[in-house]
This record gives sequence, C-alpha cells and structure tokens, in this order.
Amino acid sequence: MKILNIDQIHALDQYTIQHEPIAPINLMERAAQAFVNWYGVRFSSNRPVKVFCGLGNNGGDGMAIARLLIQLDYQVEVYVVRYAPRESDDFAHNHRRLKLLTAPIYIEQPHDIPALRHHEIVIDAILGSGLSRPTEGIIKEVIQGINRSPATVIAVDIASGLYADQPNQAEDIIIEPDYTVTFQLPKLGLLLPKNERFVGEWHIVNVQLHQRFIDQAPTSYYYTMPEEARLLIRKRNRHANKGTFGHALLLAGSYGKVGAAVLAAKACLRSGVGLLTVQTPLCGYSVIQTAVPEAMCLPDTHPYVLTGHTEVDNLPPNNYAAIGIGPGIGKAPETLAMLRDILTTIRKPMVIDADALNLLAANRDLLGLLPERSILTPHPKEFERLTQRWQNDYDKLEILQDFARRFRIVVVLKGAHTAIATPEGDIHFNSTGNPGLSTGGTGDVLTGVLTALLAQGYDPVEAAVLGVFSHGLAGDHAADARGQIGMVASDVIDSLRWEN
Ligand SMILES: NC(=O)C1=CN([C@@H]2O[C@H](COP(=O)(O)OP(=O)(O)OC[C@H]3O[C@@H](n4cnc5c(N)ncnc54)[C@H](O)[C@@H]3O)[C@@H](O)[C@H]2O)[C@H](O)CC1
Ligand SMILES: [K+]
Repeated sequence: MKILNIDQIHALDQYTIQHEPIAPINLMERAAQAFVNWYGVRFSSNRPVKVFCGLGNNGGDGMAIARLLIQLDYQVEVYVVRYAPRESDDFAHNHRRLKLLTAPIYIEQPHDIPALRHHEIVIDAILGSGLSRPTEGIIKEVIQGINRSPATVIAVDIASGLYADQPNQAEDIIIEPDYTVTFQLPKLGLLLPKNERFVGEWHIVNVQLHQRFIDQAPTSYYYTMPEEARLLIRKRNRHANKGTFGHALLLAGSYGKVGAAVLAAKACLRSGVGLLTVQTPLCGYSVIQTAVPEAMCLPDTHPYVLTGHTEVDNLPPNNYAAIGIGPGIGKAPETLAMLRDILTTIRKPMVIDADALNLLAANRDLLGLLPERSILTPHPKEFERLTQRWQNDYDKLEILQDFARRFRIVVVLKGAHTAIATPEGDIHFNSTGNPGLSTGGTGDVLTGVLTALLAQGYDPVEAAVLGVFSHGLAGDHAADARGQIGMVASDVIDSLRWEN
C-alpha cells in the first residue's frame, strides 16, 4: 500500500470530489461514518464520549462523528476549541447540524476545559493533516489537559499537533492517544519510532478515496499489507525436488555463540530451503549435527572462530544458491579475513547480519565489495555504526535511502515498523511484529528466513519484504501463544508458516 504525503492527500481529496464525483460535505460524512463503524465495534455506549473539535475539517469530522454517535444513543458531549475566528465551510455545516441535536460547549479560556475521568472516551478532532505550525495558546492547554487525564483518547486521522510527514520539535505539545484512526492511507509520521507516544495503536479506515489517483501518485514509501505479502509467496509445483529450492550456506557461530547458528539454520529450513549447509567453528560441529539434523555441517579448522578454512570437501562458494553470514560470528581478525575473502569471491546477493555488519562498519572499504542487491539487516545501532548519527527519524530515512542506493543493496533496518530500503531508493515499512520480538536470537531467525528465500530464487527486495513480514507475523503468533514477555526466538521459528 502506498504512503502519500500531505500535499498528495489533499490533492487526492480534491480528485475524489471532482471525479467520483462527491460533494465535500458527503466525503466528510463518509469519513465520519467510517470512524463510527470502527468505534461501534470496540466501545460500548455506557462509556461517555467527549469530542474535542477544532475549526477546520478535522473539527468538521469531529462534529459529524458526534452527531452519528448521538444517533446511535451514545452519551456525547461536544467541545469546540475556539482558537481562531475562521471556520472551514464543512465544519460550519456540521456545526449547524449538530446544534439541532445538542449544544456544543465552547472552550476559549483554560477554565473552560472540562475534567476528564477514567472511563470516559476522548475523541481528538482538534487538528488533523492541516497542521502547519506548533500548537499554542488554548489548543496547547486543551492538549495538555487531555494528556494529563486518565481518559481513553482516540485521535481522528492523526493526533492533534503531530505532523504527518515532517519532523516535530521536541518541545511541541501533541496529543498522546491510545488509538489513532487514520483515513484511507497510512501517514509516514505514524510509522516512525520517535512518534510512538503520539500514535498509540493505529488503524486505517477506508473512505473510498479515488483509486485511480492513488495508483498514479508517485511515492518512495510503501506499507506492506497482509494480502500484498501473501501474494509474494510462490506456489510449489508437484514435480519439484529439493534441488528446486536451492542449496544455502550459512556462516554462523563462534565459541559461546553456536546457538545463533542453530536458530538461523532452523529458521532457514522452516522457510523452504532445499538443502542447507552450516559452516561453523569446530566447537559448533556436534551442536549443529545434533540440534539440526536436517542440515549438513561444514566444520571450520579453527576450534573457536570462523576462518573459512576447512579440511572437508565442499562446494565453491559461488555454487551455493545463497549465502547468509553473521549470526554469532564475533569479530576475530581471522573472521574479518574470511569475510573479505567471501566478498571478493561471491557474485550473487547474500544476507549479511550481526557481527558481519560490525566488521563492515569497522572496515568500510569492504562496503564497496558487497555483491549488488545483497540484503543487510542492521538494527539501529548497527546501522548508525555503518553510516552516521541522525537528527531525527526523517533524517534517518534519508540516510537509509542514500546508503541503499549508493551501494545498490537492500537494507532491512529493524525496529517496530522495520524499514526496508531498496537499491532503487524505495522504502517498505513492515506491518507485523510486536515488542515480544525484542529478545535474543530473533535477528538470527530473520537471517535464516532471508537466506532461505534467496536460495529459492526470490528477488532480494521481494525476499526482504516477504521475509520481514512473515518473521513479524510468526512473532505475532508466538505472542498469541506464549505472550510477548514469555516468547523466545525458537517460538518464532515454530510459528513460521508460508501460505498464500
Ligand atoms: N483526506 C481524507 O481522507 C479526508 C480528510 N478529512 C479531514 O480533513 C482533515 C484536514 O482538514 P484541514 O481543514 O485541511 O486541516 P485541519 O482541520 O487539520 O486544520 C484546520 C486549520 O487549522 C489551521 N492550523 C494549522 N496548524 C495550526 C495550529 N498549530 N494552531 C492553530 N491553527 C492551525 C490551518 O489553517 C488549518 O487549515 C483531515 O485530517 C481529516 O480529518 C475530510 O473530512 C475528508 C476526508
Ligand atoms: K486529530
């Protein structure tokens, strides 16, 4: 699904109004109805609702939502934050309609702000995507009052005070909602880690804006929807054999960190690879052979770290369908030498993770050797080591895009909404996963998954989008079964499923 910027979203509104065609007031009604449909299945009518409206179209939505809720017998009070003399036409229209049902309360001074109680629901329709400057004066006071209250807060479209597609300042006063119900398309600002407090749990509701405009709108940002990810999964034909799905090589493990190799190997096998060889230091040999009997093991001559030297006959590296390197390998000089060797030899995309990334960061000349369309899977700290410090999340996205373009690689920047940057400069945000995935070994699992997909011949961008999605989804299933606190990386492997 595309993510559009605010100018594009305003143009999309106008396009829908002209080409559907639909009157602006009816489009607002549709948005309000979509919000109320979402609300109605979650919150019972015995929780009193206080709707806070601004004077623009976000406030107009609030007015229409209040009217629809009143008609459904919800107990609703409407507050209008009178911060300016000007009102939008559609606000004014819905204001008149609402006054036929109830008398709104006007907030002009701080003492007009009502007390809010625990069981009450606040609907925040003060400012939406029209935000053009930091909140101040009475708006700021109202936002602070809402944020201090114990009420459940739901933001209409976007939290008042939060920019949808540009950075806020640290001192900005912004609604801190429990939920955001956004119209039609995700907004970039909803996906960024620093904004988490100003987003809460967020949902998209469909207001049927014109699909033709969306299809034609240029963007670099995408959000992976479940149906899009599922479509990427290839069907297996009946005459397939294990050769069809590739022979992968995982270079993983060091003394004390052979578990990382086990996790990556198991995840690789659970993700459809045809054959798997794990190259590990000698100390890992019996571990792999015992813990992962489906895999072959290529023992390194070194007892503790990977050097790339082995006394066993093996395939030349380029003969493997895909190579993944990094889980648990440590940063020994011998391992660095091996990495350098592999990067100079290999001519196909590989998966590079964990300490392999730290070795790259400490030896940046190696970046130029990366095979085109390789997948790197840093978490933010590893990414900062590979690149530079950033000012804010928007700045980070630019650094990410530039880095992926410059080295013609795929970069999977791990986080709440993992961001996948492509060599073409696009970014795909993932939609699955939960904080339970912040536990040792889940990164190793992802490396195994991605290596398996490359081995099966998936294009690296598709492999990254699908692999990250499926890994997050497995994390969500693991959390359902074990809880976010109790789940471990092995549960994620057990929960992997590949169905389209
Ligand atoms: N796109 C859709 O799917 C639909 C969106 N709708 C809703 O419309 C709002 C956007 O409405 P708009 O009138 O453009 O802006 P706002 O209501 O957010 O703001 C009104 C007005 O306020 C001024 N302003 C900006 N920043 C500040 C500030 N810090 N302090 C005071 N005043 C400020 C500025 O002049 C704005 O124009 C969108 O979010 C949806 O909720 C439609 O209902 C239809 C479908
Ligand atoms: K809002």
